[in-house]
Amino acid sequence: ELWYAAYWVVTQSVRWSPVRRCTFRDRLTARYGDRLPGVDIFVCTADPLSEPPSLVISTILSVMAYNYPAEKLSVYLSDDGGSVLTFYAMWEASLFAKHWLPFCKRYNIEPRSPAAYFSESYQDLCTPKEWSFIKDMYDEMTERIDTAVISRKIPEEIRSNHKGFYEWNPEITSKNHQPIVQVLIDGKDQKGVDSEGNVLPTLVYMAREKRPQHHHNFKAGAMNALIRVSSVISNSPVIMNVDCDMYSNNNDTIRDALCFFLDEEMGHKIGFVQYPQNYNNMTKNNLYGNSLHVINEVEMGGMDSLGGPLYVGTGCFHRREILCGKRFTKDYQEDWNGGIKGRIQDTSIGEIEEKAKSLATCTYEHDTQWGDEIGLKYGCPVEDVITGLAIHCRGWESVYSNPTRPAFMGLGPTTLAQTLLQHKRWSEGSFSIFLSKYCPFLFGHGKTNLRHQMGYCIYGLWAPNSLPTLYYVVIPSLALLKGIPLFPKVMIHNMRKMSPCLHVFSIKTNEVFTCPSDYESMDRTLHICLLCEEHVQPI
Ligand SMILES: O=c1ccn([C@@H]2O[C@H](COP(=O)(O)OP(=O)(O)O[C@H]3O[C@H](CO)[C@@H](O)[C@H](O)[C@H]3O)[C@@H](O)[C@H]2O)c(=O)[nH]1
Ligand SMILES: [Mn+2]
Repeated sequence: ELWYAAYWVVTQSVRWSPVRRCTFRDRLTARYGDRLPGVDIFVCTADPLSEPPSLVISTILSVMAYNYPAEKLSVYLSDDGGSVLTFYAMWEASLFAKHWLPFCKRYNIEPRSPAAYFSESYQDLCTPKEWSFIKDMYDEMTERIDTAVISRKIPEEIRSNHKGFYEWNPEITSKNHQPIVQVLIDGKDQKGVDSEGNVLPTLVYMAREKRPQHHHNFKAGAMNALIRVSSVISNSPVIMNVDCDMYSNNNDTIRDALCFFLDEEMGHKIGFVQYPQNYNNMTKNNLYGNSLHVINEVEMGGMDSLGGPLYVGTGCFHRREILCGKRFTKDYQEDWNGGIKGRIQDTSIGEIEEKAKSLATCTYEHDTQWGDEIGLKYGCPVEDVITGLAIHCRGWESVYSNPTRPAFMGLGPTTLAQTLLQHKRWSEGSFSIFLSKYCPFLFGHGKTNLRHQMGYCIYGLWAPNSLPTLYYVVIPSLALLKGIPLFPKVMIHNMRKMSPCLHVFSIKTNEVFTCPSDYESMDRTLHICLLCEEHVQPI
């Protein structure tokens, strides 16, 4: 009970003053018009078997279709599986996008992930003929991709369509291959247009170099490689990242996030804007509590009032500079016009790809600050949380945005086994942060306020919290079964002696009884006090 009392105090830090934010996107458009900044979107995938390429490209297509000027948007996929099957799916997606994007924009459909959109029945925004035309095209594409994944090969005639396929040879495995960077759609190229002649977002496939003797640092390593690769292709000042199983469910999310970054009063303090992780595959009655309701609806909003929510690894917008280690200063001004606009004369896309590959090698980060002061931090299963904490400690704030229509939808665990695995990883990771030099109380000391540090610790203490919980579940039940009283009797009698006005309780009839200290004079026909097992009388 002492533990619970202490943990309660820690949790109250974030429950005291939650905030809920709302944005005015139309005003952003009115004020900034076409002066909005460029945005780079990073999607990570790691394994074509557990993360099917046909689903990965649905996420890709959903973020390509944002309601945002296409020439300012670049989408990057990091494939840690280094799989030609994923590359093939991306190539198919680059062709399908030419029809999907104009379709989405013409009828303003939601959600813009084709898998999610077509899983719902026909919506009468467009004619049934157009709907079936696009749906057939999509179904045929997914069938081709799924067939390739099952047979694990790409048809020969397709290989000749894109030079990228020649990067793969029979010796390549997911753990041993050269860096691969392929620009599938070059938004700055005259030919990068959709079926109606509109510009398409830039689309890039990257598989960083993998060698058995080099540690690859999981998703953080992939994200850092993407930061460098994108810096020579688009170099946009804003970076958004999503996991490949989290599609965009709201086509205005970029504008929503920019409302915070471009805010005249507080925008210059904001390092990142975090969106909740929402899932669309939850079991009936949310059996294992996987919808993260308390975190999404209470705790993240509470953290927001204390200095900012945690960075949880997906559905987050960062400023590039801040992700790269910049410290906050009061006179900080971001140059929103940054980024690579046109193509520097005489540089072909081939040369840019070669340059990008040299940034995605295993040895590039040796003897540099990458993984420590620059980019996402390495060496922890929940690298995103310490990365966010470091950003807060460098003086930046963050913002939690939770619009009514969820910004992202993903696949959460549904079975007990998946849930246990997920929670074990999260609680283990957060506890190891708590015990490391990144313990919020030590690392954040003097840099963030105490309540903010306590907020971070809610998750750090999840793992030790399991012990008293287990005790509470097991011991009282056993005691009840054995008929052993839970509270020592002698204590209650002592307390009775101290206080004249004792146990007040109600029974079924709603009559209130007291158990007076001078029970000698009590009417013996009345009820018995449940706590001290003495007779009581009505008041
Ligand atoms: O070596 C790796 C391992 C994973 N991933 C990608 O990282 C993402 C997250 O991995 P996943 O196995 O799905 O972990 P989850 O537990 O579902 O992820 C949650 O928890 C992680 C740790 O806090 C965060 O990084 C994630 O964003 C958050 O969604 C996925 O897109 C993976 O494809 C890589 O790119 N490379
Ligand atoms: Mn996941």
